[in-house]
Amino acid sequence: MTEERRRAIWAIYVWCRRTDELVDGPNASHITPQALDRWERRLEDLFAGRPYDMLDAALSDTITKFPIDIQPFKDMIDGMRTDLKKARYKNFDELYMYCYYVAGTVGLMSVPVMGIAPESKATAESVYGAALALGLANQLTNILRDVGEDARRGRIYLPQDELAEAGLSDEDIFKGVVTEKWRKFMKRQIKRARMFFEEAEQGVTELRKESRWPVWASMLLYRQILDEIEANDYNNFTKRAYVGKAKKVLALPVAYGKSLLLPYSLRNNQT
Ligand SMILES: Nc1ncnc2c1ncn2[C@@H]1O[C@H](COP(=O)(O)OP(=O)(O)OP(=O)(O)O)[C@@H](O)[C@H]1O
Ligand SMILES: CC(C)=CCC/C(C)=C/CC/C(C)=C/CC/C(C)=C/COP(=O)(O)OP(=O)(O)O
Ligand SMILES: [Mn+2]
Repeated sequence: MTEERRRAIWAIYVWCRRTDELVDGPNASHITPQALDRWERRLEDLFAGRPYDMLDAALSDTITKFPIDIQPFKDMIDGMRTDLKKARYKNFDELYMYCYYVAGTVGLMSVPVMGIAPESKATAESVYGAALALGLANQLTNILRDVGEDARRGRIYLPQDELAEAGLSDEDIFKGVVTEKWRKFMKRQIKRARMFFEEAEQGVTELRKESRWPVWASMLLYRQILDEIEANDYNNFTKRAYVGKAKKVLALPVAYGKSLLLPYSLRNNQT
């Protein structure tokens, strides 16, 4: 990306990282809903050009340079409020909402910085939709990779109704034994995550040329985690799915090649 855009994405990353650390970091047990209220007021202040510290200032600066909306930031804080109270998700609708709050929002924050290509004929809605889908796909992948690690912290993000349909219970997840039932359940979850990656693909082509490479690269890298879960024979209880160096390096030229593609909205035989 251009230097200016790179710095802006950095500022957004830092704010999200700090928001996540409030509820997941070493001091999380001291974080109350009031602390999140204060964090939200601080967000409003930095959007009004009154940053509290130098990391806030990086985001204040970003906001003067790019047309970024405060709503996805507020939504992410709301997501953290839910995370403080909620440890189970009844069905995919509930999980979808959680993924929107903690990851779909990141996609929405990023689009104004990355920019839609001036030649693109796509609607802004469709590009934001794709960005949302990429955030969702990443978060679903993250959840599928971290099943064991999350269970050891008492957390199960998987849809309870789908677990029950597969004949699985929370106990099975805490036990962490890969069975035929588990493989079948995981196949369905991986398939859904891949659908969100596919939904995001067209949108990447509509971004400004200079912004496409990093987005393709991160997408290709992150979606390979799903392949690694398969390669581990669905043992995401005790093995962390990990994309090796060689595969990572190979993804970069592939991503570069994809960044040269014509925007989807300019292709004549669209379906
Ligand atoms: N330098 C990086 N470049 C590309 N992707 C990265 C980089 N660092 C981290 N990631 C990806 O972004 C995600 C979020 O990063 P984070 O630092 O939280 O790591 P993590 O391994 O997910 O840790 P945890 O789940 O314990 O918070 C990670 O899952 C990782 O795969
Ligand atoms: C596709 C278009 C048009 C634009 C791109 C829009 C972008 C950049 C979308 C990506 C959004 C993104 C990076 C979401 C992050 C989701 C994610 C995997 C978060 C996981 O972070 P962790 O800190 O590992 O979470 P846990 O702490 O829960 O493990
Ligand atoms: Mn993390």
